[in-house]
Amino acid sequence: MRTAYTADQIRAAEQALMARLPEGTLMQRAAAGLAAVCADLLGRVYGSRVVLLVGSGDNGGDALYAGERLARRGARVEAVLAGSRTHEAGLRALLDAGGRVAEATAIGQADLIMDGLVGIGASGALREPYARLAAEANAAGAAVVAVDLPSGVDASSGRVAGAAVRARVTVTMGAYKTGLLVDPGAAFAGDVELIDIGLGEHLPDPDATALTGRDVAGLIPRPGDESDKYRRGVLGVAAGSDLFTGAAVLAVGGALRGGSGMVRYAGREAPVAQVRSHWPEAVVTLLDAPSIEHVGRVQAWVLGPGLGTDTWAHELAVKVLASDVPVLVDADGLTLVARDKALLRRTAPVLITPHAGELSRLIGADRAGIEAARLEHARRAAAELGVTVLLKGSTTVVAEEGRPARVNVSGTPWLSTGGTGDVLSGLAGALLAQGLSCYDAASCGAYLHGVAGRLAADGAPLTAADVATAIPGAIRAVTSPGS
Ligand SMILES: NC(=O)C1=CN([C@@H]2O[C@H](COP(=O)(O)OP(=O)(O)OC[C@H]3O[C@@H](n4cnc5c(N)ncnc54)[C@H](OP(=O)(O)O)[C@@H]3O)[C@@H](O)[C@H]2O)[C@@H](O)CC1
Ligand SMILES: Nc1ncnc2c1ncn2[C@@H]1O[C@H](COP(=O)(O)OP(=O)(O)O)[C@@H](O)[C@H]1O
Ligand SMILES: [K+]
Repeated sequence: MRTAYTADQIRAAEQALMARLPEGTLMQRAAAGLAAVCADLLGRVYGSRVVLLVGSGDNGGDALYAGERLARRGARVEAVLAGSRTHEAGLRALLDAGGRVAEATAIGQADLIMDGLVGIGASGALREPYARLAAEANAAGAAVVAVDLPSGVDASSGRVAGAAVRARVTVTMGAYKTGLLVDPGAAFAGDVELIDIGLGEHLPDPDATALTGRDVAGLIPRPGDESDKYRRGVLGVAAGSDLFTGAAVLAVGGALRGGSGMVRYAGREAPVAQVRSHWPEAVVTLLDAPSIEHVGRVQAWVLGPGLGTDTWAHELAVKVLASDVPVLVDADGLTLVARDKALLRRTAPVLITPHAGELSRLIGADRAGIEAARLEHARRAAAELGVTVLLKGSTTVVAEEGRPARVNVSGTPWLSTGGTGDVLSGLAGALLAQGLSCYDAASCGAYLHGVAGRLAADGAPLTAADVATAIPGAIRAVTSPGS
């Protein structure tokens, strides 16, 4: 599991560690790691041109000491000093090694630019001249290496309030910062290399985590000798309407590949006909009235994709949410719940799977604000509504009160096409039906959905149905990697 921390958590851990070490030790460890990554990127260090963008704090200090190491190996290292002050010992070390101070025009000549403008000590949008230097570095065409995090990205949230450095590689010290995992910040970080500076034992519980394939493999159930279709868990799907039949087909398609023993679909005439013809494996009930009385027992429900928002749909939502099993609420189900939040007052767990627009209706925040601060809003929704939240988008965030947020980074932008969310709701619902908690079902579902998206896309457009088809391959990829 990848663990990530806020700036305050990192700072506290660094202070605890620093108290036990000779002064400057951590910065030397950071600089050594940073210089090694830069040397790898350069290929040939001797004779290469390296420009350091140096801010007034220790982030600039890291860059200066790493620059010193590259200068000793024959690189031509120039430091652009941007702050009102400069890490003095670091600058002296660079100059002693043959580096020099230069004007910003050096940026255009660089093979590699090291961004040491600001790190975890930054607050708010980059000020001048930092913002201009960030823009010049982005335009230069050289490999940009961010020190600790790209300047302009908020370490704790991933917010980008103005200009920011767009790095090819970010060399982060001691531990991941949450802002490196969550968009928009994550998109600026490039590949993230973690340098161990010995923080480990001083770190508290993480602020956020990201599951790996191995974690997912350890969490998702596999059938055993004693399994039968009922023991493996039965999922109910209440989705689709006469207007939106496709959502029902896609949600059931995702569900059938998610490993539950059986999928029961319940709906109106048109989606029932479609689901029957697409999925002979599903047990289908045509609803004469908005009731789940004759559907049979299930261990979890998916409620909402394409369901519509009329009185009939509302009545059905009332019945499903009155059941005593976990319910995943998506799409139109979220619109119904946003109108009538009392529906969420139930004893069994609720997992909601909104995109930013749907979340905006649920918590009365604007969409752009949610996209700019995804973690904060997902957490707020989880606390206010008392549910588990899976906020979809370029990075998917799972939030539940009292637990670290889980961030999913397995996906691909090819997933941004109609209907992929319906597939996710079926898949995560199937994991709920198999007994996973909302927190695990959401984060494993998002992970597998992302991998399925990558397998289905393979560098070209995909359809939502392709993603559903690729789910077994995604499960295989995490449970038997390399086979
Ligand atoms: N501690 C350790 O053991 C280790 C720390 N390490 C390294 O230290 C880094 C943290 O260093 P730090 O605390 O000195 O803060 P840092 O991020 O360099 O800059 C803060 C200064 O920038 C300024 N500034 C702020 N906001 C701004 C803005 N929006 N726009 C423009 N300027 C802004 C402001 O100064 P001002 O110019 O206002 O006087 C402020 O004082 C950390 O990320 C890691 O790289 C590693 O070596 C491992 C060991
Ligand atoms: N840029 C992106 N990168 C990765 N995944 C994305 C991106 N944009 C959207 N997605 C994923 O695609 C899916 C879209 O779901 P949703 O918005 O509900 O679409 P629909 O309602 O059409 O099914 C979500 O799983 C989301 O996380
Ligand atoms: K930086």
